[in-house]
Amino acid sequence: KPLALPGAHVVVTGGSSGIGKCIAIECYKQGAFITLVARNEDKLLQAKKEIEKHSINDKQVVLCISVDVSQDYSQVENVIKQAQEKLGPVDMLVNCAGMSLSGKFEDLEVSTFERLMSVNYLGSVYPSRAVITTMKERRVGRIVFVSSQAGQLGLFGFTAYSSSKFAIRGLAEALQMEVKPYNVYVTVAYPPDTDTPGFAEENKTKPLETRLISETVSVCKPEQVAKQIVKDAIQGNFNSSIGSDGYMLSSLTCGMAPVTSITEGLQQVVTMGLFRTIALFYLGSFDSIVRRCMMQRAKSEIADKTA
Ligand SMILES: NC(=O)C1=CN([C@@H]2O[C@H](COP(=O)(O)OP(=O)(O)OC[C@H]3O[C@@H](n4cnc5c(N)ncnc54)[C@H](OP(=O)(O)O)[C@@H]3O)[C@@H](O)[C@H]2O)C=CC1
Ligand SMILES: CCCCCCCCCCCCCCCC(=O)[C@@H](N)CO
Repeated sequence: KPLALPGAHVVVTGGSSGIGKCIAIECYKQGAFITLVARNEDKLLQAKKEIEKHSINDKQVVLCISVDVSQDYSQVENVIKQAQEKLGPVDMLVNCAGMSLSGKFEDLEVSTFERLMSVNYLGSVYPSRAVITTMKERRVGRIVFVSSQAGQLGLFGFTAYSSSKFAIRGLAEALQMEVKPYNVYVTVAYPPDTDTPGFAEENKTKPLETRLISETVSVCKPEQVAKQIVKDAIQGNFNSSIGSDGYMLSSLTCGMAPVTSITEGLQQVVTMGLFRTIALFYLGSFDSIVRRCMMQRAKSEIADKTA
């Protein structure tokens, strides 16, 4: 039942940086053939070199493809075809290309909502749409979506980002129900803040409130997140989370998500009430952070005026 990675073809979008690159390395270490998909060719080549250092046999290949996953479906379909011609049918697709922009609702450009929805959501639909038919025909496959803890709860500053990550969950649940009889398994990962180039970029414009609330959960290493995601994908687990807060959040927000084992279902049933109780305290503390920041700003405005 677990997917055998040795000799498998794994496609990683966003594979040239951060979590995606670490997922590619993790799969390569286990004997997979890799296709990296991202836009910037220099970063792709750099990542390819880094991944190739971890080879376990001399047949392994890392293929690089430069394409924007969010723009044009036929373009994405074409590059996936090219990759399949070179490395065989895709056994596992990891949709990791994505980006984050934060700010108060009224401060975010309308175009930011469009951009995040097209990169984070449509950028996961297109590659998945391009591989699913072959996976169903072969009765083999794994599709991984990288959402976020911010795809499990909405928080200050993430009106555009959270919604694009929530959308992925709906897509994944519906798709899993369709493809399960064909032995194709869908995994949704909900990483916490993770130390990547993308995270550093995001922090340049993050509102104070968002930062303070996010600091409830500590920052993870991308290698650790990648290890967990690959493990869950191989197993065919629908849910992939990290740490005790990740565990609590996933249990609490399980909703109508499919279960992978009886144990998982039982744990959700038993822990739900307790985790909701804990969550209420978190929500209270988030609201007080937001209120404190508002009062602080009002105070410094008055100070500015009198000065
Ligand atoms: N880091 C974090 O704190 C967390 C991240 N996540 C999610 O994990 C994923 C990876 O994040 P992270 O590793 O931090 O990101 P990075 O910014 O470090 O890497 C993003 C990768 O995606 C590629 N990419 C971005 N846009 C596109 C596009 N339109 N078409 C093709 N490729 C694209 C980038 O390459 P290029 O720019 O060359 O195209 C790069 O390879 C994202 O979906 C993010 O939302 C979730 C939770 C926490
Ligand atoms: C029982 C209840 C437990 C509650 C725990 C609550 C924790 C809330 C913290 C949310 C942090 C959001 C991280 C977003 C990361 C991300 O996607 C960006 N870094 C993207 O780059």
